[in-house]
Amino acid sequence: MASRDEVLAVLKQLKDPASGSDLVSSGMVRALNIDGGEVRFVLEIDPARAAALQPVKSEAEEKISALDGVEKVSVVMTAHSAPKPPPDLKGSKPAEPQGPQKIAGVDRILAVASGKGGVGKSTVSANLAAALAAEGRRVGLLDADVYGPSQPRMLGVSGRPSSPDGKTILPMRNHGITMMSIGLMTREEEAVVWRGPMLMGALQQMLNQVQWGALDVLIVDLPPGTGDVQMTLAQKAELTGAVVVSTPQDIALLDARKGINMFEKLGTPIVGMIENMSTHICSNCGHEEHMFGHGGVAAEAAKLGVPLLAEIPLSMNIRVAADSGAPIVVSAPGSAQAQSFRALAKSLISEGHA
Ligand SMILES: Nc1ncnc2c1ncn2[C@@H]1O[C@H](COP(=O)(O)OP(=O)(O)OP(=O)(O)O)[C@@H](O)[C@H]1O
Repeated sequence: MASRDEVLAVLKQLKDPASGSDLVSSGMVRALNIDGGEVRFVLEIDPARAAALQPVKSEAEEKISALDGVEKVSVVMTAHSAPKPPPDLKGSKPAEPQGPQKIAGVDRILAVASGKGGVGKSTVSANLAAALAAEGRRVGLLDADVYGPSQPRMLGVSGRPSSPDGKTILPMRNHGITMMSIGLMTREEEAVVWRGPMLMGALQQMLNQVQWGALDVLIVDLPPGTGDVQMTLAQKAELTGAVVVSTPQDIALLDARKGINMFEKLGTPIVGMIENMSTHICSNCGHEEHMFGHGGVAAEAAKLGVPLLAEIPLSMNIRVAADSGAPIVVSAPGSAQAQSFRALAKSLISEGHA
């Protein structure tokens, strides 16, 4: 029985007269099969050249037949496989967009997450948005915290967003931030029990039906934990990354770790961690104390291999400002607390995240 290599060696000696390259290198030889004494293969050719290639085919048959152990040679010439016609789209429904999508006009989407509630995720989101606006960035803030939307209060926005055409929703604007909150879509006194599909619908509506306009970055203030909103956001929107806020306390850190794991599973890059309520400086005596410990987030970030982006102090002024509708970055821009948010914004911009 002839070996495959012997047959190929013969075919390599034969040239395609048009290109000058041998039959094997030119890719004409297909489906070579050696079965006992029988050698079979296909010569894939341009049908217009069938007559010109006939002598080459005969020579191949002759030379392979001369090999030891070959009793029969079958060579079939076939045309190039015809290119497939384009799919007929007429009448068929357009395909549902798959996977994460960009929002028209929005360059980056940065999710602000926390594993645990009450660690200051909304405060950080509002101040970060204000600090980015102060750097001249076109910033949007989407308050997706369905369980406790606090951005209307923190940014001093009220009223219901309008929808002049009944299809798109006009966002609100304050402190240089374009904002939309799930809290503005429900009545304040109305307790909303969001169920899966309804919640997903509301989130998608806020991503796609709100006229965000041209934005350098859209910050999404997520609800705490690892639930449907986080999943839907990561699956539907192309996220630049997620920032995880935590206090230095062990329990908050444990939850932050779960949050980071979730984003990693969803394929969302972790931009870094922020330690909030890092250290407390007494407004009376200036004494510094660590109410929730200090440095825990830095250690955790190092352990997880993600950057520590900022350490924000626990300060009454931050809370008072947030409660009054003007984040500290806006109400006391010269304060040390405002400066820590400004530094955070600058570093995110310089890294290309915002
Ligand atoms: N660095 C800080 N110094 C002082 N108070 C703060 C600080 N960060 C947040 N707070 C206060 O802590 C409370 C909870 O903060 P915030 O609402 O931002 O947390 P959250 O993580 O978004 O909470 P939730 O999960 O309930 O939405 C608010 O009253 C806020 O003003």
